[in-house]
Amino acid sequence: MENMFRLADHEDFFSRRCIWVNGPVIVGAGPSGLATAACLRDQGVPFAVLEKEECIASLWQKRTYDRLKLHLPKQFCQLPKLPFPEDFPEYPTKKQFVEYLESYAKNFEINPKFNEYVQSARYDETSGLWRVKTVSTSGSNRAEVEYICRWLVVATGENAECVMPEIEGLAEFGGEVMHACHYKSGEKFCGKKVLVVGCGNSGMEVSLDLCNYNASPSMVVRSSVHVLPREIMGKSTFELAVLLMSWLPLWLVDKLMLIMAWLVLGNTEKYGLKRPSMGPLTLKNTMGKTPVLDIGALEKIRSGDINVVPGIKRFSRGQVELVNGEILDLDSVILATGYRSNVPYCLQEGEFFSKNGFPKAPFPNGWKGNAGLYAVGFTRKGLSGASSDAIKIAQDIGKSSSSRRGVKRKEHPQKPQKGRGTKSSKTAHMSRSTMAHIYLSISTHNLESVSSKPETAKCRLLQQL
Ligand SMILES: Cc1cc2nc3c(=O)[nH]c(=O)nc-3n(C[C@H](O)[C@H](O)[C@H](O)COP(=O)(O)OP(=O)(O)OC[C@H]3O[C@@H](n4cnc5c(N)ncnc54)[C@H](O)[C@@H]3O)c2cc1C
Ligand SMILES: NC(=O)C1=CN([C@@H]2O[C@H](COP(=O)(O)OP(=O)(O)OC[C@H]3O[C@@H](n4cnc5c(N)ncnc54)[C@H](OP(=O)(O)O)[C@@H]3O)[C@@H](O)[C@H]2O)C=CC1
Ligand SMILES: O=C(O)C(=O)Cc1c[nH]c2ccccc12
Repeated sequence: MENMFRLADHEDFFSRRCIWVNGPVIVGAGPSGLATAACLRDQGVPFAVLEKEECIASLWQKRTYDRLKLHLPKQFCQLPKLPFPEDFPEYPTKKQFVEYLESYAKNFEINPKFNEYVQSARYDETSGLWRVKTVSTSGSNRAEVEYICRWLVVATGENAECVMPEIEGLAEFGGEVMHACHYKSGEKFCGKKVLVVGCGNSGMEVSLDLCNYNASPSMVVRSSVHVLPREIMGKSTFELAVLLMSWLPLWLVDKLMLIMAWLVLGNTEKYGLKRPSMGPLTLKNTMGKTPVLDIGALEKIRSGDINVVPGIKRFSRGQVELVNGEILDLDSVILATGYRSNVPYCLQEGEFFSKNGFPKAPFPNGWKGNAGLYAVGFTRKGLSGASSDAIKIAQDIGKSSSSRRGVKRKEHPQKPQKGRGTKSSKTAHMSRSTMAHIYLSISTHNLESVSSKPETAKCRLLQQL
């Protein structure tokens, strides 16, 4: 039977449903959120996953181009406790990766609450609980819900928002301007002159895709970039770097990487691709800037099919003026200018996360904050970083939840049995101290609303999940 209380909230009691989650709330159903949920399921800890879109892995399903493939070998991209199918290629396609994530969610019985945009999350000192407010992103009516929980896992990703730079004259340009996250394929750009702004992995791969559809891309390189071959003599460059890093200091691995890149690719600076003064892995570790793992763009740059240009001075109608004074006629502009975290917009907290929406503590310490707050997938180490966070978070929550409940954790088999997860989580009980906390905060807010008629309740406290 559902354990139902009336809960009053001092400000918006009449407009919002309140839902008690007997475990952590995970914000985001991308790879990070799914990995954390799977590890929690394995520990027998109930949870709720809130996702603003109507599907899992929205970045992969809705904000990436058709021909995208993972650019690290598959063993570095699989999530905990369920490897990729054996017949997957070394670099799975986006479709295969999404299929894997779908089966991952199914396997661990992860059923996110879709169309729930977390607009704010804050810790309530009085009750010692997190208050997570969502607004429904489906339909026209603005349904708001408040989730109340003991633990909050932020899994909204490093790529939650597109960076749209303000460039002089862009509003007057007149042609199509889109961020790389809306680019699907070069098909509609056939025969068109396209300016690709940015030369990270997105800028390079979008430029390559445009070439493959007989468009004419010019790619803006305003500062510098490390281009490495994806493979060196048939071996993954990334894998080689990981191997070397277990024996050698980072600076030396960087030097070796650059020598190998030079042997395979030649001097890339003569094509306008100046290298940063910091080595590629040091730059990734300290600034989060990912080196380009080349899958063919460099060949197109060499052949002149991709025209490398310096920074932008200003746009005007159908044209761009570059910092060297050159003027290009253009049909379209694709902003491959990167992404940012959205944590500052939805989390009311200033201790653990810094202003840029990443945890203040660098890897490997950025996964755990105070008062039951966790972050997964902010390591700037791609999917393997997310997996390592997820394992640690689930272990930590598992420990504190079993000690609060006074139970010994049971080992669970890898594959959940049918119905097991949902059943156990539905019947999981709240600790007495948590109940007391909630009851206290309810009674201090509005005792009147704790009525005996559940069907007329404006705000419900459900012991669910
Ligand atoms: C084009 C591209 C290719 C990449 N390729 C690789 C690769 O090959 N290998 C690798 O290791 N890494 C790669 N990465 C790095 C990337 O960060 C990971 O692949 C991965 O998607 C990160 O997972 P995540 O769950 O942390 O974030 P995301 O995948 O971004 O998922 C976050 C989820 O949270 C949801 N969300 C956000 N805000 C809210 C909110 N307020 N309320 C509710 N829900 C919210 C989003 O809708 C989304 O579904 C790539 C990144 C990009 C952009
Ligand atoms: N196949 C794959 O797996 C792929 C993976 N990815 C990953 O996705 C993540 C995001 O990559 P990406 O989207 O390329 O973003 P990045 O942040 O890596 O790159 C952004 C680029 O835009 C440039 N830029 C930003 N603002 C401006 C401006 N106003 N004028 C000119 N240039 C500008 C930056 O230049 P500057 O350096 O000077 O700031 C940089 O070159 C990375 O981790 C990447 O590895 C992306 C695509 C494919
Ligand atoms: O693709 C990404 O964005 C990643 O973060 C994957 C990644 C982690 N460490 C790296 C080092 C070099 C190239 C890619 C990565």
